[in-house]
Amino acid sequence: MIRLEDLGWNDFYAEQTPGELELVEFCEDIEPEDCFAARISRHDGQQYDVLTAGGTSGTQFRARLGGVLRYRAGRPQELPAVGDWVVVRNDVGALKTVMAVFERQTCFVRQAAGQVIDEQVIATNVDTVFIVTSMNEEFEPRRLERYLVAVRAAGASAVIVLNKLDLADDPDAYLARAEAVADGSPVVGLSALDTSSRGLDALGAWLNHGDTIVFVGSSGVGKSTIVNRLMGAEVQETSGIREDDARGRHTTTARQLLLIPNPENPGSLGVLIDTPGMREFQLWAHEDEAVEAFDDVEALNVSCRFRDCAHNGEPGCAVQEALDSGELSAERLASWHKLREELEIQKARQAAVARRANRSKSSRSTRPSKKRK
Ligand SMILES: Nc1nc2c(ncn2[C@@H]2O[C@H](COP(=O)(O)OP(=O)(O)OP(=O)(O)O)[C@@H](O)[C@H]2O)c(=O)[nH]1
Ligand SMILES: [Zn+2]
Repeated sequence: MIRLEDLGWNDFYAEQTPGELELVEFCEDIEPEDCFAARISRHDGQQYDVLTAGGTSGTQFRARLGGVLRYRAGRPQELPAVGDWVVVRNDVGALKTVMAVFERQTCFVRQAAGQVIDEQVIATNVDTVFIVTSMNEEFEPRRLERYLVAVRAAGASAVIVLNKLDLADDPDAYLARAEAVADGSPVVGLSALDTSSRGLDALGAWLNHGDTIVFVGSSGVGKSTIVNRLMGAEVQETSGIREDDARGRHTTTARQLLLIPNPENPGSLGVLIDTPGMREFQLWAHEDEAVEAFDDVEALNVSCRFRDCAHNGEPGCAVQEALDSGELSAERLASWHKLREELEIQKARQAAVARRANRSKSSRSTRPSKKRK
């Protein structure tokens, strides 16, 4: 029988009375006994799947957003996301109502590049992020550093997983290079294809009961293979299998929050979050995103006479020429300037977060941990 604690519930949430709930009780005359706590396991369009206690893998309901919550959320970031603990009203019928969101312990946001920069919440209340890379050409310490910064910014801890150990002539060299940038985060080498105990068991050390984990990393490094092996079943979409049926509808409604057994201790369960957003986490290299979103402006950029042209009236400016010819609109150029500016701010903010994380690391390790036994 699954309990809330198995799904990641702990004192941090138990001690909260979400503010919205007080308001809801007040204006909608709700009794707390009409509500239950649940975790958002999936979000699609206007509706959510929520997971709560009961059964062998939790009890799942469909739910919609309550009106008060919808109108009270000032910013989209305040709306529930996968991983959130929420208060659900036990409405009669299949569709329940999400009344309030518990304060988040950790939060992954993505800066969505576009006309306006906005933060998008990808997943919340994640304890440990397994940053997966492989012992081959894909290995890139700079990328690891970027992941580590983002994991710290989210408030989670990182474990670096060097997969495909079977392919490496000198695994220790990879481990050493990863450790050089790991900044104290554990580094573990393994082969997801290795069926002996030297394989995935190594991950068990960071899969405490009730912990919420995610796997991130570039395409092809072996995330699905690792997850499938841990689950002991093919739960992930494997590449090549289409989700759409002939009518173009999704035939699989894969859950984005799964209970995952610990390979070292089968009685112990972790909670795995696997949203498409977390999968594309590598796009957090904001610089790359900007270049992609504004590839037309960036292409002109390289044609300017001066390499460091700011496109503000410099002679020989290809951007100015494109403006004059009508090839580029003034609005688009203004958005590009704005984006560049915000990227600078973002970079400075990330650096500050990284510095702060470094400084507080020693104090963090001595603080009593919140829910370990
Ligand atoms: N040699 C070797 N191959 C592996 C290992 N782990 C995974 N692979 C192979 O690498 C390929 C990609 O693995 P996936 O698990 O699909 O990679 P992924 O990270 O989930 O990729 P995306 O779903 O695109 O994000 C598959 O052919 C796996 O069989 C390993 O430890 N050693
Ligand atoms: Zn220019």
